[in-house]
Amino acid sequence: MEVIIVGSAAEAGRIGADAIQALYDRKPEAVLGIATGSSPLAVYDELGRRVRDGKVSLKEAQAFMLDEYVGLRADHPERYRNVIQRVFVDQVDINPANVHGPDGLAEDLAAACEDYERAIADAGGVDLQLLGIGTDGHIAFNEPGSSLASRTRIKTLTAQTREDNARFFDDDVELVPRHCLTQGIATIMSARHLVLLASGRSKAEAVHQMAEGPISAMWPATALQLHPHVTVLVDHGAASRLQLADYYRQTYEAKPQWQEI
Ligand SMILES: N[C@@H]1[C@@H](O)[C@H](O)[C@@H](COP(=O)(O)O)O[C@@H]1O
Repeated sequence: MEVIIVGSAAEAGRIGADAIQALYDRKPEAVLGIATGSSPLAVYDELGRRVRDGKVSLKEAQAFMLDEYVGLRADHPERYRNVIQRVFVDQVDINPANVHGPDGLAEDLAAACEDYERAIADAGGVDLQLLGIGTDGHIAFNEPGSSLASRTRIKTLTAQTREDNARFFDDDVELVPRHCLTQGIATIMSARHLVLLASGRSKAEAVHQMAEGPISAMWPATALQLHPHVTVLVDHGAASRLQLADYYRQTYEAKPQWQEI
């Protein structure tokens, strides 16, 4: 796991966009894993600028979302498919038909989860997966206690996650759905490169556990320690509990020019 401590969201956005641009330079039809939440926004903004400037194109790309609320009506602004439309699809040149998410409105939710796993596999798997992290260490919506071998399935959100996300629902926790469909930890681990972003002190404990704690379903993001290619972009607040922060800084400063993230 490579931990890079950045000075600003814009710097994280540049490094994340560099990785995506390098991917599309060598593989125009690459599959991008996209995440909701505030953490990846700087990457989407930077990527959008580069697409508008003609430096990179996602015309042939496929994209797969991590998760979706169950039961939010199709035109609800906080439905993740609609959020992704605003923050990502509208900024780049991807074909909207190539952007996929689990169907939180399906009558048969279990079948929708199986269909989603199959669609990811049929597309050849995810090349680069963007991730955020919850204050309780969740990735996508894999809450504490999630099986580290899990695949896409229905999950019940914790009280903490519903409170964290109430800000998107008029600060009314009762309006936050109780259930979601989410890629499992094993689904996420199947992606070839994971790029996780986190900012602010509220994420510091989760980031410390993820990078330096024992692997445990109590902190689902700790599973990433078993992945061979993970890049973590954290600001000073999110890095504030890292025991090896000085070492991560020295490593990044000494990184050979030729080595991509
Ligand atoms: N399902 C999403 C996660 O994918 C995201 O990582 C998390 C953190 O969001 P933020 O980046 O806004 O802190 O929020 C939600 O729970």
